[in-house]
Amino acid sequence: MDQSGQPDNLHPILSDQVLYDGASVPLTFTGDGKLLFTGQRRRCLTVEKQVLGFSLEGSSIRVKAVVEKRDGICCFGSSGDLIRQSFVFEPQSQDSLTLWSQKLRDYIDSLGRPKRLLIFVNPFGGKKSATKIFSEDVKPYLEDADMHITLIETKHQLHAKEVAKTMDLSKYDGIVCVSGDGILVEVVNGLLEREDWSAAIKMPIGMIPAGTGNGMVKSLLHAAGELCSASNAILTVIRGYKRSLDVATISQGKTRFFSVLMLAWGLIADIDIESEKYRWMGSARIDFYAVQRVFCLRHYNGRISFVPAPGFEDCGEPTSYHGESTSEESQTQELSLKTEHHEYLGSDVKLENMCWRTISGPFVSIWLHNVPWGGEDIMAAPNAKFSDGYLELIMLKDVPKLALLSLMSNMNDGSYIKSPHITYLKVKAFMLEPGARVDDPTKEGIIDSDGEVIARGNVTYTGDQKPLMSYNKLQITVDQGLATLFTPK
Ligand SMILES: Nc1ncnc2c1ncn2[C@@H]1O[C@H](COP(=O)(O)OP(=O)(O)OP(=O)(O)O)[C@@H](O)[C@H]1O
Repeated sequence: MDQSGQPDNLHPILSDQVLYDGASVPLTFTGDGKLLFTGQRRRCLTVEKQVLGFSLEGSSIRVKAVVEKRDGICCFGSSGDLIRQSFVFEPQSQDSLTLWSQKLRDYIDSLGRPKRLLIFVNPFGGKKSATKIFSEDVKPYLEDADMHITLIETKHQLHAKEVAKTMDLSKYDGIVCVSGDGILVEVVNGLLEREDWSAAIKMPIGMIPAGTGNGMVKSLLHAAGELCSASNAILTVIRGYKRSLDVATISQGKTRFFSVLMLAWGLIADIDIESEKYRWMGSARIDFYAVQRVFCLRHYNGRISFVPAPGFEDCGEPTSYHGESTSEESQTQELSLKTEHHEYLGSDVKLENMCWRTISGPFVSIWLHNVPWGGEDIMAAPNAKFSDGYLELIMLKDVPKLALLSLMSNMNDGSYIKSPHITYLKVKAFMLEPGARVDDPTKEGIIDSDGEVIARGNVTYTGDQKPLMSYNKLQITVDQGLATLFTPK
């Protein structure tokens, strides 16, 4: 407060008479980062949220901003439809123009926004529209923000992972994926396979929805009350706010896969992966195949074990850790692995010292989720938090077919978890021992993580690649807040 009782941040940094829209009007830049001016009515731009950048044009300054489509400008609402709009002001002198430019530059620089981005565009993701989304809905915002960009169109599977693994990190302030979740997962895996993984994984990653599964960006924007659109997503990147994200390590022996979204076994994995054969149907393939699977419901033998979060200790039966041997020999092996390779090896939490619980099958579905949304219209884990260090476990054992259909139709708002057939809890660590189908022991299942088949047993689906892991016991640990994402505030 000053002597007049006004908070310091409301004092004008700069106040001037400028030409705007052919009239001489007062323009004020306040200490709390607002540009106030009067055109046909009084107007206010919040620089942090609305101003993308500015440029000097002769004796004028062009301020490039986003405003609500509804009424052109004024009170800024976060969930409204936003459009780009620029405002041209002409100060009375060259000195005044220089001062305006300096003050705006200093303020925008103080916001810590990214300036240099590496952008992956997957032309084959989703409806194959990522290139169009980038040029029409993303690039204009980046140009307004005067962002320096390096564009890479992914040419094949794992291309983004290869780049993330070898890129010169010092050249960028962030990585952006114009794609579905698949490219994000590749980038995270690439960064964690680097020798300098602990610094690399701090590189902020932004997501622009352009795939079939856009669960991560939907989770981020929905949490802020914003629509899942390319323009809201790129504004998130430009504004540069960051948040941390849990990373799960799925391991089987020395093989590891780093997951940021989910792991599924049983019904959800079967629908997700086997429906690929109906890809020509577009997104309807999922619903179409889900109905088929519900009517010919599969039950899988197997066992899950987990370390429950506080409050969920009553689920299952107590058991001791029965994962990878912690004998001296295996500790020596792990130590030599650590010295030979320097990539991330997963959380170093001591699993054998934790309180494990276990549940035996048969199971219809086992689903582990890291963030609330599995896709733009699947709220898989409504209570999931980005960086609480836990995964949500959604388990389905026996369930009547009609009840299953009904709960599956309530997946778009997360209310399905209230079904008495669903067991929903939070876990710190998890172990899956997948078995064969109850009705036909010669047939086994699929383990899907983040849209990748990481293991498959004896199943009809063959895919075009050998899975990373075998259809055997695997374990999952969570490293709290390991990765960094661009996020709406
Ligand atoms: N040029 C390419 N040709 C074929 N596949 C590619 C290409 N570039 C990337 N990919 C692969 O496409 C997969 C899916 O990518 P993306 O994340 O954009 O979409 P998605 O929504 O997850 O999946 P999809 O649309 O395929 O269901 C990734 O695993 C990636 O390796």
